[in-house]
Amino acid sequence: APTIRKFFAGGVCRTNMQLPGKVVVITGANTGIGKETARELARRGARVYIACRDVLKGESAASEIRADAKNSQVLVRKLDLSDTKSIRAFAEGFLAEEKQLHILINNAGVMMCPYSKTADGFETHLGVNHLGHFLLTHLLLEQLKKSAPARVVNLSSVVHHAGKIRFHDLQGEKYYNRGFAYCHSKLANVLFTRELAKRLQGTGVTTYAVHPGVVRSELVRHSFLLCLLWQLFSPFLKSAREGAQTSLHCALAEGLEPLSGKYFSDCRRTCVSPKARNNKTAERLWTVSCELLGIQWE
Ligand SMILES: NC(=O)c1ccc[n+]([C@@H]2O[C@H](COP(=O)([O-])OP(=O)(O)OC[C@H]3O[C@@H](n4cnc5c(N)ncnc54)[C@H](O)[C@@H]3O)[C@@H](O)[C@H]2O)c1
Repeated sequence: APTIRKFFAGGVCRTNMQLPGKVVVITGANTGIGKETARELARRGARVYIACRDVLKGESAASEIRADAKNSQVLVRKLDLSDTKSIRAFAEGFLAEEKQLHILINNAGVMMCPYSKTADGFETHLGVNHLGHFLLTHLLLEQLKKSAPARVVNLSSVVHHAGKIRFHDLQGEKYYNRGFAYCHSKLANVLFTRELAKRLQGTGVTTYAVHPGVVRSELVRHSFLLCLLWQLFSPFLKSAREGAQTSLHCALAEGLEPLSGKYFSDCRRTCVSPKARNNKTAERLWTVSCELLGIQWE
């Protein structure tokens, strides 16, 4: 068991980088991997914005982090990625109160929920995991560029290997399987990272996709079977703190800039699926995402 445990727990962010004066936004940071990522960045002195749906839950996480990290600069702001109005309101508020943004961590996610639609009529996995973060990044990008060097970290998953971008049925209206819907959205995260890196060349803003490992968290809440499996294998799964290590590595490690657009697991660059290396799909997904959101992003 200890050997299996070690295998699952791999990868530690080793940089000592401190972050006084740096500003960080993390989505869905009131629980799980995002909360532990926020805690570590607060410990290093950053001003950390916890962007979450439920401000009360966010406040309870923030007060725990403030005490633990001895950093009063942990702030909570409302963000619901399943509603573009909420995303725009968050961005507007943030840009009004902050002049800089050094690290954006697109961490929030939903997994295996029954077929449902966001406020804007997008299938929920695609809408929250991909389109929501796509729009958020778009709205915050000028701020990131002004603050360069800056980084965008996108939480994907190893299950992107099972994902496909089915442009004829992007939102599962013809065929919906909630497991695959999650995989497709996680593939979209890798393709977004790839295309974003291309477009950001020379700006000083770099971007990385992350598989955090198999982590004990509330993510599996929509699947009885996964809840059971997670319980059963719980001793072998990563803790949320261990799961935060690769996000932290991509946000902080020195000299990572030449690897912008790449995918990381256990704090190391890792291979992506052949579908995730397809530049044509990445470009088309970008265009279609802009069309769905009604934005222009050259
Ligand atoms: N846990 C794992 O094993 C695992 C494996 C691979 C990838 N991931 C990815 O890691 C990320 C973090 O997951 P986690 O394991 O910490 O799960 P989690 O459920 O603890 O955290 C996800 C967070 O996203 C938030 N969220 C969901 N919908 C939202 C919305 N509409 N608007 C704003 N916030 C929303 C939730 O409230 C929660 O705080 C996710 O993107 C997930 O896909 C997790």
